[in-house]
Amino acid sequence: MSFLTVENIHHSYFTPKTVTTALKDINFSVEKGEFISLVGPSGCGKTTMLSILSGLIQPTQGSVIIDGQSLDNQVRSIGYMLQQDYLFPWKTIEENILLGLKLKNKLSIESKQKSLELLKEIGLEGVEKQYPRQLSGGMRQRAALVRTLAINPKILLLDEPFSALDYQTKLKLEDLVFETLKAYQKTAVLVTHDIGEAISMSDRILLFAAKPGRLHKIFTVPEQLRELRPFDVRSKEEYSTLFQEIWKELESLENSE
Ligand SMILES: Nc1ncnc2c1ncn2[C@@H]1O[C@H](COP(=O)(O)OP(=O)(O)OP(=O)(O)O)[C@@H](O)[C@H]1O
Repeated sequence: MSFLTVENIHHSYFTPKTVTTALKDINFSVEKGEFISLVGPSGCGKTTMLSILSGLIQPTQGSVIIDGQSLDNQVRSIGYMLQQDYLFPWKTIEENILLGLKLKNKLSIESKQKSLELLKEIGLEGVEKQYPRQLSGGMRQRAALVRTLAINPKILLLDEPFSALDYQTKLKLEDLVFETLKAYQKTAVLVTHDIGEAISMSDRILLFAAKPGRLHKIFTVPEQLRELRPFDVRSKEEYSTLFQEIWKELESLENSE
C-alpha cells in the first residue's frame, strides 16, 4: 500500500451564482520518502489539491489516505511550508521554531534539542535569539523549514516556498531543502510554476490541466537525475529533454482551451 493515496477526489466551489469544478476525478499515490511536484496552468487546481491534502478544505467527494489512515486522523502530522514564511515578528527565531511543538504539546528537552540541532544543520546557528526582521528572506525561509520539520511531519506540503526569493537564494534553498528532506527521508508534495524546479527536485511530476482541474499526465524523472542535487540536475541533457517534453504538453493544453 502506498504512503499517500488520493482517491477519486472531486472538488467544487459554490457561490450563490456559480459552481466551479476545481478538481475532477483525481487519483494518484505517493510512496514513502518520495518527492512529487504538481505543475500546470493557472487555475488547474494545484492549490486546491494542496489545501485538501493539508485538511484545510474537505473535498466535495473522494478520500485521502495517509499511512493507512484517513486524513482526518492525520492532520496533525502534516507540515505546510508556504511562499511567505509566516514567522511571528514579535517572537525570536527559537521561539518561532518551537511554537508548533508547543501547540501540539510535544515540547520537551529532547524535541527542543533536535530543533536547535536542525537549525544548526541548516546553517542558522547563532540566530536563535534574533527576530525575523534581522534575517534575510532566505534565512527566514530556512527558519520556516526548521519550524515545519520540528513537528516531525509525515508529509510536507510545499506551496511555492521559493517563489518570493531572488534567483540565487532560490537555487541555494532548493538544494538545501532537497538535501534536508532526503536526509530525513520525508515524503513531500511541492506546488510550483517553475518546471525546472519541479524536475530538479522531484521523483515524479504530476501535470494538471484546467477547466475542469484534472490530472493530465505523470512524468517520471530519469533515475540518473534523481541522485544529483537540484543545481547539478539543471545542467544535464536529460533535464533539458524532460523540460521540453513538459513544456510542449503545457503548450498543447493551452492551445486546446
Ligand atoms: N475560494 C474559492 N471560491 C471559488 N472559486 C475558487 C476558490 N478557490 C479557487 N477557486 C477556483 O478554482 C479553480 C482552481 O483554483 P486553484 O487556486 O486551486 O488553482 P491553481 O492551479 O492553484 O492556480 P494558480 O496557479 O493560479 O495558483 C480556479 O478556477 C479558481 O478560480
